[in-house]
Amino acid sequence: MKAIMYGAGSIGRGFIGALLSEIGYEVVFIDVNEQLVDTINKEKTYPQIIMKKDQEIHWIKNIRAVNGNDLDAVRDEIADADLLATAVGASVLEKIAPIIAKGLIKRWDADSENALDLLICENLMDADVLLRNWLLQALPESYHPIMESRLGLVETSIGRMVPPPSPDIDSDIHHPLAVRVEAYDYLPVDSAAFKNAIPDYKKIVPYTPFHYYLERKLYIHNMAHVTTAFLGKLLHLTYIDEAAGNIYIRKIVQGCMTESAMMLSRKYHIDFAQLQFHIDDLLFRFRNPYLKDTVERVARDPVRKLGPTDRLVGSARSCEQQQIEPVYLSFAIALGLYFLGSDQTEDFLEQKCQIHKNEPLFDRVMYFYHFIEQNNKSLNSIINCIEEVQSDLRGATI
Ligand SMILES: NC(=O)c1ccc[n+]([C@@H]2O[C@H](COP(=O)([O-])OP(=O)(O)OC[C@H]3O[C@@H](n4cnc5c(N)ncnc54)[C@H](O)[C@@H]3O)[C@@H](O)[C@H]2O)c1
Ligand SMILES: O=P(O)(O)OC[C@@H](O)[C@@H](O)[C@H](O)[C@H](O)CO
Repeated sequence: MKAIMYGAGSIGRGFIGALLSEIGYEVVFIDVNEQLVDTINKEKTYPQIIMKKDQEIHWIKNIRAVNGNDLDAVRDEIADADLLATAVGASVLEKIAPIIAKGLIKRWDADSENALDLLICENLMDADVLLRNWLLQALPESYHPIMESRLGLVETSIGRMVPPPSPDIDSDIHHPLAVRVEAYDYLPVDSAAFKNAIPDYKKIVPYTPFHYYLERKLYIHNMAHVTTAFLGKLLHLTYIDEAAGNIYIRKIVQGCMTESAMMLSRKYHIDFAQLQFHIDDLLFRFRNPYLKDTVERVARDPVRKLGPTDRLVGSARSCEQQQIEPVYLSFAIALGLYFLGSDQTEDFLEQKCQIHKNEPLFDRVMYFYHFIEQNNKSLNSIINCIEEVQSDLRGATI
């Protein structure tokens, strides 16, 4: 059995590739980082280090790698793979779709019945719909019916946090491919999307309908994560656990999470206590002092994170649709805008976030933006400011 892991970075090596190898697949990594590809082929194994009080080391075996720029080699690997997964980054997925399409053509020219499941492991809302369109654009029309019936575009929810490689992390292992991960290792997958049997493994958790899990992941976990990172940046902190350990940051982040959780509870009829348990667990995991995840990584690419359906604006919009005023979330959006450092914030808000001048959300985000811009960076004054806006709104609705 052969699985292709497109992307040999933090999630490729640290989670999905390792999991597929544990299941018993030969794992073929595809990556454009030539040095990484060469090192995988030279070492043929790597340590996955579980960062907790008593570190655990798992040696991942039965692996090799292919250079992502060698398009013929990539096509040939995809043509006879038993499973495919991607973890290349939300903005790269579109670029690899035509390459995947070439592999699918070769595969279906040999056997048009040969179904393939593709696990999409990116933080991207509705990634299956997007990838489907990019693949359809890349495939000749005669292949469209085969794609619809033989390709499973499987959404997943990647909850494991994997920090970037760092030389200063405490560990006895010094290996060029070492990857440090948190202990959490469940992989929820959209069970309705598979065309072949779902791999039967204790860590793979099939669910349907899947949209609730996608929204919970992006609008609670990733939203809270980036808000923690932005606030950590405001205090010039390096690590996420330092930021998550600050009680003022925690109060603001909890406020944002509560708004998203109220939204999900109303939208999907989920008991709020269940979501509160999830929130508490996440806040505990963010404080893992052994993981050394960085503020810089979690706050990366703020333009993408401020997109209309991404973690910040997407949460706020969904709250509005459920008649919940996103006050803490408006502050989180404003903080993201502040770190963009643009002198055209209003234009950005209209064009990139799709929040328009005639909307209450626009005014509230800009109010918080000006508050931060006027050098009000003490977290206590920020909390007071958010709470004043909240009580004004309550007053207006009484
Ligand atoms: N790190 C985490 O904690 C985490 C957790 C959940 C989800 N994710 C998501 O997983 C995805 C990957 O994130 P990551 O943290 O592993 O990033 P990463 O940068 O560590 O890894 C991405 C890998 O993809 C490779 N790559 C880039 N362009 C490529 C191309 N055209 N062809 C082949 N390989 C290419 C890069 O060289 C790199 O090795 C992202 O969508 C991210 O949002 C990350
Ligand atoms: O990967 P990004 O840039 O979309 O988001 C940064 C982190 O929030 C993210 O990688 C999480 O660590 C991950 O989604 C696991 O929860």
